[in-house]
Amino acid sequence: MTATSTATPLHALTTRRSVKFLRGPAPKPDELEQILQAAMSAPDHGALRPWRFVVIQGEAIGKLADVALEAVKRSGDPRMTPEKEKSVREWMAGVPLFVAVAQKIAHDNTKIPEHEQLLATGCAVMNILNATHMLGYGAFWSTGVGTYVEDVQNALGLDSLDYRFLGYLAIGTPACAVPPAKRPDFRDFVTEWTGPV
Ligand SMILES: Cc1cc2nc3c(=O)[nH]c(=O)nc-3n(C[C@H](O)[C@H](O)[C@H](O)COP(=O)(O)O)c2cc1C
Repeated sequence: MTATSTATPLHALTTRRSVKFLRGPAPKPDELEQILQAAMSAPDHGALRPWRFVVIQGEAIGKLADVALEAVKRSGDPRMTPEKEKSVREWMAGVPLFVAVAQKIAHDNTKIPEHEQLLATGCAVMNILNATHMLGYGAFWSTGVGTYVEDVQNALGLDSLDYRFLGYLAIGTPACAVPPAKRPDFRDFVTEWTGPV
């Protein structure tokens, strides 16, 4: 896979868009290493390194679908209808790589507010999404598939006493052509402060 829409780094940032429907190939092992290494450059107050990632690929994706969907059904979530289960299974079966995301809870930390650690983890994910795009792949952050069902994160080795589970990054090759995303004008979100009112 070659980078296609990333003529300059800034162009890469402004052309990234989420791609939900993916297929193989996934990033090659050396590309996945680059993608995950990019996460390590996230801003991080106190150098707590709160981000954790669990790579799920190959046959493990089917096992994840089984574990997560059974847990969601056990939890009694009425949204998990047979039709929904079928569509989630179909979606997951097409995705060649998932990266589960978690924030490690720093029990002994009294200095850095918890929300700053969450933000650092989000920044690490942003680096993953951008690096994935820069390498010519697609990615999608999802908090479906049992993200908020405790049994699921426990099954992934992310004990809920020690980790806040933040969902999955689906990564692969876009299953179909992806048109550019329409983005808002930054002026609608920015003001300039020139002194006290
Ligand atoms: C933490 C987080 C969780 C998300 N979970 C879902 C999800 O479960 N389902 C969904 O359709 N979109 C979800 N999204 C939104 C998509 O990942 C994506 O950002 C959105 O479709 C907009 O696309 P864009 O990134 O190209 O702007 C989530 C986004 C974030 C930041």
